[in-house]
Amino acid sequence: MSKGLLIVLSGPSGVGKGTVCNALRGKMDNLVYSVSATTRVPRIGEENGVNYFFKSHDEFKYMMENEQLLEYAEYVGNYYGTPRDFVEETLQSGKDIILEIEVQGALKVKEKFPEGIFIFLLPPSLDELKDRICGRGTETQATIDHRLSVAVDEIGLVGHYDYAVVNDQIDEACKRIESIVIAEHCKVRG
Ligand SMILES: Nc1nc2c(ncn2[C@@H]2O[C@H](COP(=O)(O)OP(=O)(O)O)[C@@H](O)[C@H]2O)c(=O)[nH]1
Ligand SMILES: Nc1ncnc2c1ncn2[C@@H]1O[C@H](COP(=O)(O)OP(=O)(O)O)[C@@H](O)[C@H]1O
Repeated sequence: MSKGLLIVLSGPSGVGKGTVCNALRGKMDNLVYSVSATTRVPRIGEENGVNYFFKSHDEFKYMMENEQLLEYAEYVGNYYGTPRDFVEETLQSGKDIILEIEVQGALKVKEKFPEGIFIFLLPPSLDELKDRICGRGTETQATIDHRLSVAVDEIGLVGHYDYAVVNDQIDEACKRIESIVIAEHCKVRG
């Protein structure tokens, strides 16, 4: 059996990564979502083990020091990391896995998995990004401002990615990502 594809989806806070990933989960049978560990406090409605594995700083440090994380990064005051075993086991089983992670982590994954597919989700405009992150209502004004200033730097790194997908309409963005994955499965690899 051939190994699955490792897909990385990045994009600024509020662009719609979580929304698009949820929509893809219902459409792509062979696609598994990597659940990250984080020290961030859960938002209302988020479930441990579904959205994230919510960890204390000590628990996260233990995972870091015991090489349980494929990559990790600090983002706007919290740590986020990808549990390694789950990614490797999923790929071995022939399923595709999608990692929804920020840019520093994505670049570390690229060093380890240069064959991965790196997709950057872009907002239609910075004003629309601001409206989405404010409209979600999960962050304080200070956190929104911090995330928006990070967003500008993140968007500047789009050149490190293989594909850029604008999330104008959720269905359209999903279709583009599905098409990328289908094409990558058809690719002749050396
Ligand atoms: N490097 C890395 N980044 C992650 C991981 N999990 C989530 N992130 C990213 O961390 C950033 C903040 O995530 P979150 O607090 O959920 O905010 P959101 O992007 O506004 O939904 C986002 O860019 C996520 O994609 C991970 O395991 N590793
Ligand atoms: N294509 C879209 N058009 C309009 N609103 C969207 C779109 N995609 C996502 N949203 C909304 O934007 C907000 C941020 O989306 P979310 O998935 O939480 O972003 P992220 O995970 O990238 O931080 C949510 O309120 C979501 O419903």
